Amino acid sequence: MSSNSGVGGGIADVYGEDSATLDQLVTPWVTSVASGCTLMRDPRYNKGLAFTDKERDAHYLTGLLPPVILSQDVQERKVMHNLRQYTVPLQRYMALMDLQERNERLFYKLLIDNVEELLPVVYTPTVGEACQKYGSIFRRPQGLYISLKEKGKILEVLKNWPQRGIQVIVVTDGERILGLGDLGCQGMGIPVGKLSLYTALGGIRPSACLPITIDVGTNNEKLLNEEFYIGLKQRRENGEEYAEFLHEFMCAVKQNYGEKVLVQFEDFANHHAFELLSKYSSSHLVFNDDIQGTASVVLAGLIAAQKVLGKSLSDHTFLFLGAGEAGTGIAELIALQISKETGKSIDETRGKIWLVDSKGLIVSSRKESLQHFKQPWAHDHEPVKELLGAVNAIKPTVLIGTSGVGKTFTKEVVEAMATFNEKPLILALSNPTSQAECTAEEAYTWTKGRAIFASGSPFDPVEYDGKKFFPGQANNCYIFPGLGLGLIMSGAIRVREDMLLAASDALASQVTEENFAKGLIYPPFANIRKISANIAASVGAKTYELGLASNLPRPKDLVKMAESCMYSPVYRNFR
Ligand SMILES: O=C([O-])CC(=O)C(=O)O
Ligand SMILES: [Mg+2]
Repeated sequence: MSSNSGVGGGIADVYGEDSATLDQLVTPWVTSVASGCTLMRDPRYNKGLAFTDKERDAHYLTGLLPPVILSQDVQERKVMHNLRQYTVPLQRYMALMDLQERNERLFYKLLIDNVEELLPVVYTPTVGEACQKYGSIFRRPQGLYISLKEKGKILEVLKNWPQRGIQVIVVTDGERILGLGDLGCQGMGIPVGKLSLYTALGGIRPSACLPITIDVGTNNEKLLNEEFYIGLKQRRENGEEYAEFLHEFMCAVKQNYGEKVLVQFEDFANHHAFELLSKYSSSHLVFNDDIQGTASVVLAGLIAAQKVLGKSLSDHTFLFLGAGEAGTGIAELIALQISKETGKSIDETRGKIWLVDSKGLIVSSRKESLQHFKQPWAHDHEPVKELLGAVNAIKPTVLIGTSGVGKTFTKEVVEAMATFNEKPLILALSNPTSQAECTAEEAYTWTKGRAIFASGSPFDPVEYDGKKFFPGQANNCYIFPGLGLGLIMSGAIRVREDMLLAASDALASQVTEENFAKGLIYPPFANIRKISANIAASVGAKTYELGLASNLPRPKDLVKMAESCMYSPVYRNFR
């Protein structure tokens, strides 16, 4: 794609229709007014029984609906009632996806008004199971599939997507879906789920969201042999071939949607995640949710926890189990924050942060054989093979699990944390629930109610010794919707670490005394839209300060600005 090819991209002539030469193909777009069945079958406009008489009359719907007219509130109560009849989480997931396909505004109204109840259905943990069984439960496609078969024509595939003004893309290649491993093309559930949170939690218009799954094959033998698998039945393409394919994708995205479309990399395997982020962060508006979003949410929890513990960040010693995207991403952001707070160099602040991977504590003697993203964490220490040994040797005040392997914070490990900490901070971040390093109940019981605990997937409150404990959910969904909104409303063209720090600060500052009193280091999700607006404002302010904002002049009140651009799922009236 040479710059003088005539397919211009950019803002004015996004689809190259004006500048295309005669031998270049353009798409014959048309627009028309929907009515009758067509209107009812369009999830963006369908209101079901809520169409008024006037609308039924004007849009040729009379007779196609029974006479009753219901309000959106009544519809909401009805669907919630029906959902609650399902006891199997996957059935709730399927019912919600059907609703999204049938009546988008009702779907988002439900999600916004019942966020604490429905988050575990459209998101972790249920979305994990949905991805594992995606082939069997597949009814109608969601999102855009770009497989190796489309090599050389990715731009054309992007043009097949019906919506034009895309602002956020969440893309995965399915190689590391949550802590469940390689689910290939069936990873699509993740971008779809993440983007429904962009809308429900961050207020981005649904039509501006584009979920994409890149299918370069899968190494999951079970899926390769499965009758209902939806992806390419071949092993993963890697190396040069993979890099070229992803490069074509990244170029096509910029060409089709311009400079300001946000691309969120999600659930790529370590090797590709770090590479893609460093390769494209200087030319595209990109961030990696698993490296940077998770880092920002954990840092927020740690900043908030200072109030409960009466300690500053630099007083802590951190130990991670898991040295992949999440582990090293969090570690880097903590080191950066401490460096900003204390004026010490990053090299120095890294010294109190230790990581354990599958081979044991990361120490200097292992440096030669370590992948590059682990090397900064190889400190001087004798080798230690097991987590328990590392805990006893390092005596961390904060223990963070990011390995994607469940049940690894054993009774011995958690009890050890409780022997040298009055209030051990324990974060079991791996998703979904089956991969959590320990449960909330285990954390509270094994520390005799002294732990401050948060997890990536939700746990119910726990009763221990007559007292109720409320576990927090340290999940990147606190961050990415607000971060995305802040980037979009300011017209950001690049993501910088300072914006992640701004997001962490904004989130931490919204934990109230009442939350702290319950042992929480995160605010409840019930207020998430307000929280997202504050995060967006804080990220937006940093974007302007760094000179990376293109929506000028800078609005005075960024919180107001954020709130005013948030999507509302309330039905619109049709003329
Ligand atoms: O999706 C989630 O719940 C958090 C996340 O990014 C992951 O576990 O990969
Ligand atoms: Mg993820």
